[in-house]
Amino acid sequence: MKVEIEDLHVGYAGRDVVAGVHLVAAEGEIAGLVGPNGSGKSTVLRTVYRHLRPTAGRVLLAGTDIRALSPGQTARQVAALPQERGSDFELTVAEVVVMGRTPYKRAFAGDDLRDREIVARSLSAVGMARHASRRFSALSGGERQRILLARAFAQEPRVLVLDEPTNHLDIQHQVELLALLRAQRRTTLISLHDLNAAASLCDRLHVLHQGTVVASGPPRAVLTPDLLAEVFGVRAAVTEHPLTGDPLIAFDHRRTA
Ligand SMILES: Nc1ncnc2c1ncn2[C@@H]1O[C@H](COP(=O)(O)OP(=O)(O)OP(=O)(O)O)[C@@H](O)[C@H]1O
Repeated sequence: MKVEIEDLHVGYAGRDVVAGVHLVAAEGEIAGLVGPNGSGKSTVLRTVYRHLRPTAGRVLLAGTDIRALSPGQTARQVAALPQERGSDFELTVAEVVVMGRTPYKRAFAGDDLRDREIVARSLSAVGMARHASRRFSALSGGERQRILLARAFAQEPRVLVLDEPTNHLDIQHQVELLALLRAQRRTTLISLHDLNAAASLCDRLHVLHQGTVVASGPPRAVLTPDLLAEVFGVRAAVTEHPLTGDPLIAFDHRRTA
């Protein structure tokens, strides 16, 4: 499902922190949002999953303004892994994941066989199948993250919105997550701080700086040493990954730009 963000203005307590953002994620495309701390990545994503309401501009899902959709209709199309990840659920892992099925249920309906199958499948997709009966609050940060991702998968959305999903994950689980997202071929909006991961995963990158998009395009075209210096304030060489051929950014960890 295509996502279009048109001239988006949005912020907090009457002050816009994102102003005039245009961004398109084509059907099946993985669109990466990158940018320094505070550049507005989470704010844009929160607008797509309707946690925030634009002060101007709009978000279209397959051509329809999300404000024309009911909360249930939105939840059947868009699932999010927000940056605020609760740890206080006194629920089991399976109970957290089955919450992803709520948009498909009538009031007071229980879980049916299909719900249970989808929960099992979503848990195995994130490598947590053996943990279904554990208490969510007793899991590590990375494990909780994978469970919340499983909940988003269980929602069977047409669009996935992931805010820093690799946060807390060890390198193996980061690689597995990226492989899983690539294999899904689902429209995905994802914010990432790891620019090498973004370069390897995303079809297109959108670089945010002070609330606007300053560059958009395929990773190879966008991630130039000049852009890395101007937007991120770092010195870096961009080469080719010897194993994958993806762009590989080698940062100078000794001094800034
Ligand atoms: N809940 C909030 N209330 C008020 N201001 C906020 C809130 N969340 C974010 N902001 C402000 O909005 C601006 C953009 O923040 P946002 O979280 O969208 O940036 P980000 O690019 O996701 O940053 P990071 O990389 O640090 O996660 C920042 O100046 C931030 O301080």
